[in-house]
Amino acid sequence: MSLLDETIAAVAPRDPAAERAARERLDRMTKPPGSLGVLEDVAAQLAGTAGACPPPLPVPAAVAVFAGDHGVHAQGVTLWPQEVTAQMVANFAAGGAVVNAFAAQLGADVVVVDVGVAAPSGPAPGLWDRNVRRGTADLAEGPAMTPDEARRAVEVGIEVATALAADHGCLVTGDMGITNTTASAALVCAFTGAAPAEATGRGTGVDDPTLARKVAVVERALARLDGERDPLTVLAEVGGLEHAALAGFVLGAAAARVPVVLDGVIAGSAALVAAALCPPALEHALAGHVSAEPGHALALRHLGLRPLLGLDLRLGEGTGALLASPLVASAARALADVATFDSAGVTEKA
Ligand SMILES: O=C(O)c1ccc[n+]([C@@H]2O[C@H](COP(=O)([O-])O)[C@@H](O)[C@H]2O)c1
Ligand SMILES: Cc1cc2nc[nH]c2cc1C
Repeated sequence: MSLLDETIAAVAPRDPAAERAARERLDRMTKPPGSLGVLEDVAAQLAGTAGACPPPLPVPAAVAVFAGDHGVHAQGVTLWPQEVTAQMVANFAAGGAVVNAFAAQLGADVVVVDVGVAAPSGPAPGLWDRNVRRGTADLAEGPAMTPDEARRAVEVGIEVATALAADHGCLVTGDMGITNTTASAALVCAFTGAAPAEATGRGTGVDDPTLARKVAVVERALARLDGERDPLTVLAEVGGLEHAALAGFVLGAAAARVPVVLDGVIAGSAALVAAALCPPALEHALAGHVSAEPGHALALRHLGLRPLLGLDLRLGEGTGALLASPLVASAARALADVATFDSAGVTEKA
C-alpha cells in the first residue's frame, strides 16, 4: 500500500464520546452556558480529535511553509517575478519574513519545505529539501504535473505532518508560491462548482487587466477538466506542488490525531483535495482565518468550516493561521483549567 493509501486508511472521525464529555464539562464550567461562543465548538472539536476530555493542550505549534513555483506564471497572471519564491524561501530560512515574526511572538516553530521551487535552494537550518519537480507546467496549456508527481508531493506533506506531530500539539499550514492563487482558484472551481469570475481574486494585488487574464486562464483550465472529479487527477491537472503537499499535511495531521489550523486560500483549496480524498480528515481541521481572496470563503463554505479570524489578510506563509493558534490553545486551556459550579461552590442560575 502507498503512504497515501495507508494514511487515508489511518484517518478516523472525531471521537463522539470525548466530544460529548467536553460539551458536558463546558456546560458545568463557571460561566453562563454557551458564553464562550465558537470557542466551545473549538474545545469540543479538540477533545474529539484527541479522543480525550480534556484534550492535551495544542502546543507547541509548528507551521510548515510549503513552497512551489508555477508554470502558469508565463500567462502573466501575477505582477511578481517567479524568482521571488526562492528568494522568500531563503528569507524564511534566515528568519526574516512575517511568518517568522509571528512565530517568534507566539512561541511557534517554523519549517520551510521546498516541494516544488524552480531554483534549487541551498542547505539552511529549518529548510527541508523535498523537491518533487522544479515548478509545475503551465496549467493553462495542459496538466500542471503528472498524477505520480502529485501523489509524491502529497506524500511529502504527509511525511512532514507525521514528523512534526511527534513533538508538536498543533500543526499550522503555510505556503509560498508566486502565482499560486491562480491554481487555488482553479481548484476551488473544480471542487465547489463556483464560476471562475467568482473564485478568482487579485492575489498579491494584481491590476484589472491581469485579473481579467487570470479569470480567462482559470476558465481554460476548467474547460480542459471537463467535469473531472477524481481528486488526484484534478490536483495534477490544475493544482500546484505546494497544494499537493498541503493536502497531504492535512491528511497526515488527521491520521496522527493532531489538530491542523488552515491558513488562506492556498490551504483552503488544498483542503478541498484532502476532503475529496478522505472526508473525515477535515473533522480535525480548523480554519484560522478567512483571507481577502474570494475563493477562500467559497472553499470554507464548501468544507463547512467557520473561520476564527477575519482580518483581510492576504499574505499566506501561514500568518493568519498562526495568529489563530493561541485562540485554539486558549479553548483547550479553558476546558482543562476552569472550575465547575460544583467544585468552586458557585450557585447556578435559577
Ligand atoms: O493566503 C492567502 O489567501 C493569499 C492570498 C493572496 C496571496 N497570497 C500569497 O501571495 C502569493 C501568490 O499570489 P499571486 O498573486 O502571485 O498569485 C503566494 O506566495 C501566496 O502565499 C496568499
Ligand atoms: C514579497 C512576498 C512575500 C510573500 N509571502 C507570501 N507570499 C508572498 C508574495 C510576495 C510577493
